[in-house]
Amino acid sequence: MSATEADYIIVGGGLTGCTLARDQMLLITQMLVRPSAVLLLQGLTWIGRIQVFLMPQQITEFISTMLGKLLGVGVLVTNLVLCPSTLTCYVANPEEYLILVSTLLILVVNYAGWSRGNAADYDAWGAIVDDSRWSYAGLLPFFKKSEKYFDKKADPEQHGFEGPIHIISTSASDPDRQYGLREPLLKAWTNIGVKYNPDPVGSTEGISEYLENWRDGQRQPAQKAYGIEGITVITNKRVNRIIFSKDEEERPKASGVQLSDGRFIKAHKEVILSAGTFGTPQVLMLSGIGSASALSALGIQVVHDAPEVGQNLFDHFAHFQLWKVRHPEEGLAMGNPIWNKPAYFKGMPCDWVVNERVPSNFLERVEESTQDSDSSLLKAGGCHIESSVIYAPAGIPGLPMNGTFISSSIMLLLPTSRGAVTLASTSPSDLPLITSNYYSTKADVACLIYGTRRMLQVMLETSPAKEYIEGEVAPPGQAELSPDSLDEEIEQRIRAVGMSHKHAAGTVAMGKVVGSDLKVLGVGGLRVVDGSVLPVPIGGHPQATLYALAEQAADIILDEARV
Ligand SMILES: Cc1cc2nc3c(=O)[nH]c(=O)nc-3n(C[C@H](O)[C@H](O)[C@H](O)COP(=O)(O)OP(=O)(O)OC[C@H]3O[C@@H](n4cnc5c(N)ncnc54)[C@H](O)[C@@H]3O)c2cc1C
Repeated sequence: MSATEADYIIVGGGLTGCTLARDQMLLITQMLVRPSAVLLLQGLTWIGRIQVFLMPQQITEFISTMLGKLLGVGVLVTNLVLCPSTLTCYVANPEEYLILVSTLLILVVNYAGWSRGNAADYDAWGAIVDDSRWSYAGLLPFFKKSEKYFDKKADPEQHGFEGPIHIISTSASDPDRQYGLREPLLKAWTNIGVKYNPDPVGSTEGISEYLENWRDGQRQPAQKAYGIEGITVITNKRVNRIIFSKDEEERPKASGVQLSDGRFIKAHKEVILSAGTFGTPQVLMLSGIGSASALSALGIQVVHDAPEVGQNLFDHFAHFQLWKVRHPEEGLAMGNPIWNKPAYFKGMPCDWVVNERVPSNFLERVEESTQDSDSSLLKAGGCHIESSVIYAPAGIPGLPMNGTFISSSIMLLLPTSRGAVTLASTSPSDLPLITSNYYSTKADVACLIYGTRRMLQVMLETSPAKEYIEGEVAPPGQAELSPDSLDEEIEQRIRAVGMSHKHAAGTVAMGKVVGSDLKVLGVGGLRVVDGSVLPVPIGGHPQATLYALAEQAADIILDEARV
C-alpha cells in the first residue's frame, strides 16, 4: 500500500500510539501520523523546542540542567508559553518545533517515573464501565506483558520479566548511585508511621523505592522500547480532521484522515486516535463529534452529538516546595562536585515515593462538607497523596543549582476537580482551550493541605531528616510554612504555586464517549487509545497504566480482526 492508504491509521506517535503500532505490525499495514513529541538536541549550543502541551515554564531551568548533565551538552529549552488561566503551558507555535539538523538526539519529554495505581483505582474503572477487562485483574496480564522488571525475585504473579519496558529502582541502577539523603529520609518517614512497602503493586500504600523506565543508563521512550521499524510513519504533519462516509446502515463511518498539508489518507479498516488528552478531543470536535450546540455555534457540521467530548479533564495537581540543606558540603543536593559521578544521573535524583491514605475521620469531615460528585472515589481504598523528595531545586525558577537546595512534590492522586477541553476556533492549528479547574473542590483542597503538612512534619520535625534540613525556602512574596501553619495559610500557598504534574487524562471518557472496546459511540470505524479514555483518575504515574491500556487495546483490535 502507498502512503495514501492504510488498513489502520494511528493518529499520534506518543506513548500509546507507538505501543499500539508495534503490537499490530505483524498483521496489518499501518500508518503512524506523528508530529512527534520530541526534544531535538545537537552539539553544545543547541536550541531545543518542545512540542508537548504540558511543560511548566518553572521547570525548564531544572530540565535544562538535568539534560545538560545527562547528555554532556548545553541545553536550552525555549518556546514555552505559560497560559495563566489554565495552569498549563504550550509551545508558542506547534508547527515550528521540528528543526531538522544532521546529528539529532531524540528525547521524549517524560521523566520516566514508573508506578501502577492501587488495585482499587482500576476496580473503580472496571465497575464504572461494567467491564472487568479494565479492573486490576483484567489489566494485570498487560502490566506484566509491557514490563521487564529488574528484580528477578519479585512476585511473578504481579510482574513481567520479558517485556519491552525496562523497570529499575534507584539503588539497583548503579552501586555508585548512593544519594546522601537516602537513609535519613527512609528513617524519617518510617518514624512518622509510614510502613515500608517493598513492592507497591496491588496495594501501593507505604514508602517504596522510586522506579523508572531506564535501560542501560538511558531513558527509554515508547518508540525506542517498542520499535517502529517497518511501520509507515508520516512525521511533522498534523491530522486536521477525520473524514466520514456512510456504512450499509447509513451510519457515519470513519474512512480516513485529512492532513495539515491537505492530503487525504484512506483507512480500509479503522482510524485510531492516540493524539493524547488534548489532541484527541480536538480532532474529534473538529471532525464533528462533540456537543452539537457548541459545534453548530462554530459552524462545524455535526456528525454525532457527543456532549461529553472534552469534558471530565483531570490531572494530578501538585504542590512543590523548596528546602535548604544544612550541610551542602556533604553533597546532598545536585550542584555539589560529588555530583560529577555519572551514576548520579542514571535517573531522577530521588530515592523514595510515599503513598498515603488520608485518615478516614479526616475524609468523613471533607465528605460531609462537599458536594463533589465523585468524592466517593476517595473511599474506594486507594491512596490519596504521593510525596517524594528530589535532590535538586526542581520546579522553582531562579535558584542556583549549587548543592544547597532540594525540593519536594506532594501530588493529589485521586483529584475530584474536573475541567474541560473545548475548541478555540475551527482552525486545526489553533490550540484548544483548556479550563483546568484544578484544585476546585473541597476534597482536593483538604487532601493537599493534609499532604503538605505531612511533608512539613517529616522535613522539619522528624529525625533524622530534620537534622539535615535548615528550613523551607518560601517562594518570592510568600511566608515560610511550618507544621503549625494554619490550613488557610497552606491553602493560600498551594493556590499561589501549585501546578499540574503533567498527568492530564479523561477527556474522551470510556463509558461516555467510547465503549469499553474503545470504539467511539455513535459512529463506525473509529477508536481512541490513549490517556483521554480514562474515566477516573488512577493513583500512579500514568505511563504504566497507559502501556497496559495500549497492550490490551492491541489485543482487542487483533481479536476482532481475526474474526
Ligand atoms: C513533562 C512531562 C513529564 C512527564 N513525566 C512522567 C513520568 O515521569 N511518569 C509518567 O508515568 N508519566 C509522565 N508524564 C505523562 C505521560 O508522558 C503521559 O501521560 C503520556 O505520554 C500520555 O500518553 P498518550 O499516548 O495519551 O499521549 P502522548 O504521549 O502525549 O501522545 C500524543 C501524541 O499525539 C500527537 N498529536 C496530537 N495531536 C495530533 C494531531 N492532530 N495529529 C497528529 N498527531 C497529534 C502529539 O504530538 C503526541 O506525539 C509526563 C508528561 C510530561 C509532559
